[in-house]
Amino acid sequence: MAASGTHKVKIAARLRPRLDGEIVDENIKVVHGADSSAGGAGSTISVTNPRDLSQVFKFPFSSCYDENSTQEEIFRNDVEPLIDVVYSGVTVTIFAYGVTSSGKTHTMQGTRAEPGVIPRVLRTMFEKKPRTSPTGGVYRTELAVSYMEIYKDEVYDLLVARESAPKLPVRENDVGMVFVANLSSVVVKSVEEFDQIYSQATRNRSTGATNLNRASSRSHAVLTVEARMVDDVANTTLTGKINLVDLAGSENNKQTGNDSTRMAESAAINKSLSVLGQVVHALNLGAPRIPYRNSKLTRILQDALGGQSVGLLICNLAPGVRFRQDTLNTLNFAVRTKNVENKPVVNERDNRPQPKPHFSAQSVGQGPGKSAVGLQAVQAAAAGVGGGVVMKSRVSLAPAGRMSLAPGTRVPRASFGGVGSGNHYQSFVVPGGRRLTALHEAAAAPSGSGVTAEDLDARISKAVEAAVEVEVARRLKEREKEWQEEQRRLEGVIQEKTEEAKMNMMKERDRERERSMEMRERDMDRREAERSREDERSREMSLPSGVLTPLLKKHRDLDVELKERLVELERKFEKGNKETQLADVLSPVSKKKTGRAYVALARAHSEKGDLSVALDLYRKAETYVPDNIKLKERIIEIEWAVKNERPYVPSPKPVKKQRQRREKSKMRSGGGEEENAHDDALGGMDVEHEGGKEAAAAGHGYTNSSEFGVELTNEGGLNSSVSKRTYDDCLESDRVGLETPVKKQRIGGEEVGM
Ligand SMILES: Nc1ncnc2c1ncn2[C@@H]1O[C@H](COP(=O)(O)OP(=O)(O)OP(=O)(O)O)[C@@H](O)[C@H]1O
Repeated sequence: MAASGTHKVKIAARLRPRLDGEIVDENIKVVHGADSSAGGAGSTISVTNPRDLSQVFKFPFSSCYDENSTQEEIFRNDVEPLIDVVYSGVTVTIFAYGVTSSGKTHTMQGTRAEPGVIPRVLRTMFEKKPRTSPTGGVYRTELAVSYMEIYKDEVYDLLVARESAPKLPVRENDVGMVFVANLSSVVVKSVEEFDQIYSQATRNRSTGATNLNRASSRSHAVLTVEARMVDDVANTTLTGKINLVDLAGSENNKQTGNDSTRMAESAAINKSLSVLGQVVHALNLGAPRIPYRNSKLTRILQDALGGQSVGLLICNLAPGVRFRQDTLNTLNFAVRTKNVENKPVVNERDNRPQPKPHFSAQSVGQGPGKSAVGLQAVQAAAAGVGGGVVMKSRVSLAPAGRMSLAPGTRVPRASFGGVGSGNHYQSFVVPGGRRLTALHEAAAAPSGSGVTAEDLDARISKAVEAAVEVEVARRLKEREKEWQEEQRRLEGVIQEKTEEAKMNMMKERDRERERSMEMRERDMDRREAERSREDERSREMSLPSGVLTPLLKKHRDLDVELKERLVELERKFEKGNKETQLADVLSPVSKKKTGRAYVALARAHSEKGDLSVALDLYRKAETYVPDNIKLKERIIEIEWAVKNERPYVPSPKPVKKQRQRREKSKMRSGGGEEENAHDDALGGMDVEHEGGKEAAAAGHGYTNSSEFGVELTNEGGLNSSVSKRTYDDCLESDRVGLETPVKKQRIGGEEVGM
């Protein structure tokens, strides 16, 4: 043990005999190897494959016990050798594992007639109590017992009356050692004393009847026997422990027929066993984090699984096809556990008083006496004194103990001796093997005789500081790694959430699109429906074609006419615009001349019957003499004639005036016929031929101030013949039903029909 450094958990499988009422079959068997003795090497447990009965699963273990094996055989083969390990200062853990009613309690506790592992261990420990130390010193050896149960994931002290047993907290001390606070530990001086305490404590344990077991354990029970070996000469204490664990069985509630209370217990049992399986699995994988903290059971068993104790797992199996699946589960767990490696260490401390602590042990919560032990060992080693040799050889068993920032606190507290010091459950406490060794070596290396106390202190301080630095660096690295892992995890979560949000957005967008499409379709449908309704309505409201056709025709005609008018207006406007522009820049005299010229031209065309051209020319003339009333009338008359395709007869000149003019003309030149021919039918409007001279208006008796010789100025009335003609014409038009222009002229505030 001392030389190996690591120790794998040992497995022993035990198949219990058939109970009354159980059917015997060959589905689960123990097959012995060459060594046919009980628990002999080469044995296997064979289980038929539930899916293919022709196949058999074989599980080889170093110890396989069949239904005929005895308590004595198991104890002698697998348990008794471990007593020596305990007495060498190492912690040993034996736990019974299996489905409910597979015989765990029978194996661990047994009966009066067939005592199990626990009473046998105690008896043997008393028998084997060491009297002398390996170095020849005398030992005072004490055995102390503590007993607890984990019921529904709460810890209770079985050594106190059930009614007054409080829930006990599981704690970790400053160097990471797990213990159950306030758990009582009782020193036992004889087997009889133990039997008495134990039988009382067993009665305190939670049991209940199920379909499979009349006295089924409803809790995990852990009995610890601590052997404390004090060497008064060497002033050392060697502490070995054995933890004897009777686990509650995993349960299938269908088979157990559990009621609601049993179900709650069963859930807690199954959960803690499942965590136990996870711990073993994680250890097998070499996972960075082992989920010890997920249940009280695994927290307490931490040291037995991947810790610093020596382990033995007894797998209890029940026979028959009924338990075949449970048996396979148990054996699978055993196979995994078989690979778990522990690193046992010897637990010994130097009891000599600490001469001079170099850093505050108080600050880490332990008294100076206890915390100083580690330093004392280092100091002793550095000084080359005898005690250091013992320590060195002992602690070298632990190749990889946990590091601590407080090396002085690595030696466990004593759990013996009643209330003051023995009030803590210390089953899994381990000394700081590697740490201690490192310090020891660091401090001891340069030492030699003649070293002063100050030198020694300085060296130790230096060594401690170096170790602390290393430890700090390691922890920082660990923390950074954890932080990075956390970051990665958070990033993963963020990414996941972002993806989720994106997906949701896309889904929302799709939904929105679908909604708008639906709305559009609905809108189209609605419009379509409206259109159909409209059509329907118009069909219903439509008049008979005999009525509608003339109306529509009239409407169409009006439409065409309106359009034509508009075109005409536009054309006029355009032309007018050009003429207007020209008219704007001419002098009044030039305007008059131009106007006259247009009138003459227009008249010529009019006489030829070319009314459109004449009309055009009159209009042009109008732009130059916009205030000429006669001209306006003329335009209206011709427009009317053009529009109605009627002949246009220019109104004759008043006879009197014509005659007067002729006479005047004769008087002037004796031959003014030509000029008379050009006399304006507008009623005295004098015009010149194109390029000709303006007629001398004065000679006609018109005032110069009246442009174009407006008759109104001379005669104070209208040219009756013109008016008459136009009026007749209007009447004529009325007779034929055509629209006639009604000419009205406001003259001197008097409206006169023309
Ligand atoms: N090797 C054996 N020889 C004779 N009887 C046995 C043996 N193993 C178990 N039994 C009997 O089988 C029954 C169930 O055993 P036990 O109570 O030990 O099972 P268990 O695994 O502890 O069950 P639970 O998990 O429900 O507490 C008991 O009546 C016990 O006496």
